[in-house]
Amino acid sequence: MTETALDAVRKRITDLDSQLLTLLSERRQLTNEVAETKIKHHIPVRDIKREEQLLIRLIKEGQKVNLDPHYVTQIFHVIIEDSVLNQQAMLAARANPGSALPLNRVAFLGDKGSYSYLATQKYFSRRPGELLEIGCQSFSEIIQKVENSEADYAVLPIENTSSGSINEVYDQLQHTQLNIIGELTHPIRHSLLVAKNTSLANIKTLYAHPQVFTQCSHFLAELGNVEVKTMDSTSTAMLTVSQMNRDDVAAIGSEAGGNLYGLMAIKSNLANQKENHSRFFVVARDPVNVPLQVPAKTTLIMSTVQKPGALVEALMVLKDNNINMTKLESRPITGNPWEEMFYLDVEGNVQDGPMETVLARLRKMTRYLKVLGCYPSEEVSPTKVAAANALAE
Ligand SMILES: O=C(O)C(=O)C[C@]1(C(=O)O)C=C[C@@H](O)C=C1
Repeated sequence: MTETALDAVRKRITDLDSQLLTLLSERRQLTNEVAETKIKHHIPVRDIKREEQLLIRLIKEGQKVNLDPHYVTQIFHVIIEDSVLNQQAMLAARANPGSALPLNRVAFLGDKGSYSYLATQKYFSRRPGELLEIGCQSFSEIIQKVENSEADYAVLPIENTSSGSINEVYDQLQHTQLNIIGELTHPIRHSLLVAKNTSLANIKTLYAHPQVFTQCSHFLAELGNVEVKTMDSTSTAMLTVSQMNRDDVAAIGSEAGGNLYGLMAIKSNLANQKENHSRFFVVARDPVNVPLQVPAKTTLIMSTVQKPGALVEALMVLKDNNINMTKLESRPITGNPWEEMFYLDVEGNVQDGPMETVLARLRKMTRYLKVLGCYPSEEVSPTKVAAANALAE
């Protein structure tokens, strides 16, 4: 292909990409109209059957024009996820008119480029109002900022698919009056970031947050003689390496974050698990009202009475009321050896009948119960069976 021919094809690709953006924007506009109808007629946001039919049809149509089912499924998962999250944000904003702020002051761990920073940007991109990022050095500082009204929201990492729960955050949530008002899951893709053109063999010192080292333990074990230095956040690690400007030091962080510090990635996908995601809670001083049309989750903590089977009995209350539990975590109670505090995430809305029954019954049978928050569920995975069904036909 000559250079002019290449230019001509690239021009057509550029035009097509612009058309795709226009179509995506039009589609989003239409789903906003759907949301208005749903608000008016009290129809649930999710319609799994419609999503499944839509995916099956698209997979079949895609095959006719040589697009493989996996590709089509991936693209439309992203599109539907965006559609559902936007609609949920619209409904939540309507149900909480007082909560729309012209400026959202958000406290998070680290500085520009940290995973919490990227998660904060993602969550607030769907919300009205400007964003003011307030980087903090510790979880307690983040919580205090919101408690003292120096910030409106806090974004706190709560668990990671590789390293598990972040206990310090759970402990902080137990002792604050703040409420969980949202959740989000953000992919964590660790890369080896350097300031100067170099190779892995030259690296003598590595800087990263301790959670990151845990998540990349297999990669570290293979490294041999490299000194590992823990930093209080990913952004501090990236800033340190950027300032040192040497070819024998590296930080572990996201490529997008590293770019903000002029760092480049010389190796990617360092996490033990390929699917490495972190889940964050968004917390605020006041609880939110989650409309019943939006799938909701409730997070609570409780300690059961000390008798055999007490936890099982408490969990049976959920089963009896058809409430699904998505997470159960136990933490020791300081000062009370052998006693445990349980953290639960359940699919349900505190304003809905079955959840009200569950909470009333649990309050009677536990020693302590606190609802940390009820918030729209952001675990939106359009049905995965659609692709399989379409292919099987
Ligand atoms: O058709 C609807 O009800 C929509 O809200 C639109 C849409 C989509 O984006 O296609 C989104 C969410 C529903 O679960 C189903 C489909």
